[in-house]
Amino acid sequence: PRKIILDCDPGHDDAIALALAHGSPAIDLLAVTTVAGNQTLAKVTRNARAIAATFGLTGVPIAAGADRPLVGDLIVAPDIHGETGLDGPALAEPTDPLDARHAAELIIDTVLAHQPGEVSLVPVGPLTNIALAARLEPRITERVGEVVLMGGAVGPGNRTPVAEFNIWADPEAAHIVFGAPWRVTMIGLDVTHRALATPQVRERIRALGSGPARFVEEMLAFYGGAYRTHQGFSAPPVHDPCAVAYLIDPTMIATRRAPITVELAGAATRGMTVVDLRGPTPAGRHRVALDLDADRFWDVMIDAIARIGADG
Ligand SMILES: Nc1ccc([C@@H]2N[C@H](CO)[C@@H](O)[C@H]2O)cc1
Ligand SMILES: [Ca+2]
Repeated sequence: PRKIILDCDPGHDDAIALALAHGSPAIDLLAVTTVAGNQTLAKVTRNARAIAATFGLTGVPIAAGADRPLVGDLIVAPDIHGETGLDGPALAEPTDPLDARHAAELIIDTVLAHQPGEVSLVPVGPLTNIALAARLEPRITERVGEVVLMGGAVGPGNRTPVAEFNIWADPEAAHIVFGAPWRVTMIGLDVTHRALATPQVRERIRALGSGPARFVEEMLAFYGGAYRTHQGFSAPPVHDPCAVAYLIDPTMIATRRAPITVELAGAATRGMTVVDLRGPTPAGRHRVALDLDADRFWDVMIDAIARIGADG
């Protein structure tokens, strides 16, 4: 199985990414770290611990990280995720204690405790913790297998016409992450907007009949309503599990090598990922995701939820 660290800001789709990482036999989830983004650090950390308890995820360290972006103020996303950051389902009481380390320290300790290339980072929130870890211990930028992040877009954004929320929330952190020596694969909105929790998908989840399945369904009920109201989607896209799915089966997502630059200074374009798809494929380490096999994605996703339900 692929060993990963999931850095997240739960967040309904972050919770579904946790379900996929925990339930999939192809993933060995070594650690979970939280970052302010969808909601404040306190709220997303509380949510991560409650989600872990609901899914029977124990013995995996959870550490809180940055409570704001590197530069500027924290701007949360209550319209989609609600005041708690996980509106909808009742939240279980956390079981495991919070790890005492900062997220950046847990990331560094975990990567250095494994062989080079063994551990991959899967950030699905603003990239503040990943940037801090790279600056605190630059050796991890040569030791991490790959960074597979949910963020950015080749085409239109969601937080602004051209910027996706995770990058927009901390563009300087994204600039650091894309500029470090590690291999980065960007799973952006072009792909995640195809991972739609349609009524047919939600019926398959409901039919599993387990506690975790009910929890996912209750999350999708709120998340789907918020997406319909605020973004006019008939079915909500679950962005974050797409990044985990890429590590489970890379053939599920079509990628190509492309230079990626983060806009820091544009008045109208700050937080935009500028992806250069022109001309012959360049050299370099960045890859951008361009297409998703949605049927395959949901098969893997629903199988993972079923496996949690069987154990948890
Ligand atoms: N409108 C909206 C804002 C933020 C997010 C969160 N940011 C990323 C998608 O932009 C995902 O990680 C998701 O958790 C999703 C929708
Ligand atoms: Ca997220």
